[in-house]
Amino acid sequence: MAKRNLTRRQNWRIQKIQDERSERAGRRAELADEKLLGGDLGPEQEGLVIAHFGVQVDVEATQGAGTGTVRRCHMRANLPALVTGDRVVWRADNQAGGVIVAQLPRHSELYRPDHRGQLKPVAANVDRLVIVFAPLPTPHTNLIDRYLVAAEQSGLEPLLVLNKADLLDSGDFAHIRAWLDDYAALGYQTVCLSAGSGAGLDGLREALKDRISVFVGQSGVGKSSLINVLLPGVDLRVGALSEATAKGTHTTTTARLFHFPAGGDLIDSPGIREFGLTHITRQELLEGFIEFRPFLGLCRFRDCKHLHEPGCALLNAVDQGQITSHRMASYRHILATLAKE
Ligand SMILES: Nc1nc2c(ncn2[C@@H]2O[C@H](COP(=O)(O)OP(=O)(O)OP(=O)(O)O)[C@@H](O)[C@H]2O)c(=O)[nH]1
Ligand SMILES: [Zn+2]
Repeated sequence: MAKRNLTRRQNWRIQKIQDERSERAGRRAELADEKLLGGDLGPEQEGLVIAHFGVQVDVEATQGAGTGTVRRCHMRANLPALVTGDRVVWRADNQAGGVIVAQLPRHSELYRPDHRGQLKPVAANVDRLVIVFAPLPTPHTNLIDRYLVAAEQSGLEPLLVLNKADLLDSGDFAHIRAWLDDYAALGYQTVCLSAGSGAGLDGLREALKDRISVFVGQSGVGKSSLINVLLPGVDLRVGALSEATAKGTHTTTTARLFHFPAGGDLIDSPGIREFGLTHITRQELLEGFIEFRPFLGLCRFRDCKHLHEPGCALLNAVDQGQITSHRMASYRHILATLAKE
């Protein structure tokens, strides 16, 4: 956001709102601590954060008789900030709520910049980045590669989904199908399907089992259509509404965790769908192209930019057919955008 000169009065109001907010958060944390001391609580048990509302979170029980039930929980003071996907230890109160006692270790974190440009975790324990593309709108391959870099950087396993397979025969789309095969040749898991006709969806359902996934991809590729087919009966309009609000007011929208009936979970929010488009370093970019890795560090010059230097191991690999010129061009294109950022 551009820097603005705020009047003293505006500054005072912002400070006042922030003070009120932290006071409310403090009072809630006190309440949680009082409850803990009060002794009206059930035994400690494990749960999963499925949504996040400021200082309260919805926790789904993952243990015992109540497994699958959801309670709105307060957080004990001095707990780190929790996000959707966090595994926690919590205790039920004697009404419909509970108190979070501890956060369990995360195995992955998804970060996004907040409106001040600071990176904040928005989801935890995500396993899979589902990168959706389609014959139409025409895919930007650089974008797919950028998502792949983000997946490698965050330790997520990518899944490439070519949607709208029903269109593949109708136009000149042989190259789109070939892209999918090229990514498969690199070792990435791929699925070709149609959210519209339902063809190939079982392959996707299988790939989503036993994992927490997030869906990304350019506008119009069919992410909502796919999610609606995979989650029948779940109303995603909540997300759409908050997105409209978010544009006007910078309200951060909560990420939600949904269970696929066939197994596996989805974490989704308008913000999460933009994951992967934040800043990356040159080194992260290089390492994010998995087939480049065996050649890194082998160039004649230590500061080789892999553009046209003699003795460049990457350019040699392109000549030998070990790296496609397509991916090399994509790397250069993304590198050029980094320089401008
Ligand atoms: N032919 C065909 N059209 C599809 C298929 N899946 C989705 N569409 C159409 O593609 C358009 C975009 O679908 P959405 O699900 O809204 O796409 P999205 O990725 O969620 O788009 P954003 O919300 O803008 O990010 C809609 O008109 C869908 O009907 C498919 O398998 N085949
Ligand atoms: Zn080089």
